[in-house]
Amino acid sequence: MSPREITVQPLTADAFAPFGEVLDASGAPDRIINAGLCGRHHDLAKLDFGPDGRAGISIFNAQARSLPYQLDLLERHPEGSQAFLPLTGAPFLVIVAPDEGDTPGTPLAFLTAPHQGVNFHRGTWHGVLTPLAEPGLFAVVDRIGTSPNLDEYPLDPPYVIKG
Ligand SMILES: NC(=O)N[C@@H](O)C(=O)O
Ligand code: NI
Repeated sequence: MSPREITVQPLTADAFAPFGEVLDASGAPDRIINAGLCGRHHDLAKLDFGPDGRAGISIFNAQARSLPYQLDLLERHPEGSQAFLPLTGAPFLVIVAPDEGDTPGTPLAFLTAPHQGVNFHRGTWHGVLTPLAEPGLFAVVDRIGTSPNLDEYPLDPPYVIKG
């Protein structure tokens, strides 16, 4: 059976809208602050940590992957959103999939532009943080809580994501 292949596409707000928000400094800032020395791109993401959770900021130091990339797992966080904010200018891989009857449909793979981040809405099927260059340093804003917040879905056969 030929591997299920997916070709990456550029990350755009419209294409990503069903899954979450793209976080970047594109366009004019919403506010000019700090004595005119700073543009604020204000309130860009729909953050959601549920009634029993709270917001947390963590730093991920993830190993870089390369294309073609074998995607063998999707996951989702039913109790909260999750944002990946790169701490370098390197593009990274963002993988999402529509929900089809409580299981993921065909994934989509996006390549970020430098300094673009993403926020996955609560329950969005996604691939784990996938840097394409070292260091894979990211700030991650997601739910901190005591109740479970992870559904995993192994992909067999896996998908192969191509550049
Ligand atoms: N497990 C964890 O903290 N990270 C994952 O949710 C991920 O999407 O990388
Ligand atoms: Ni996640």
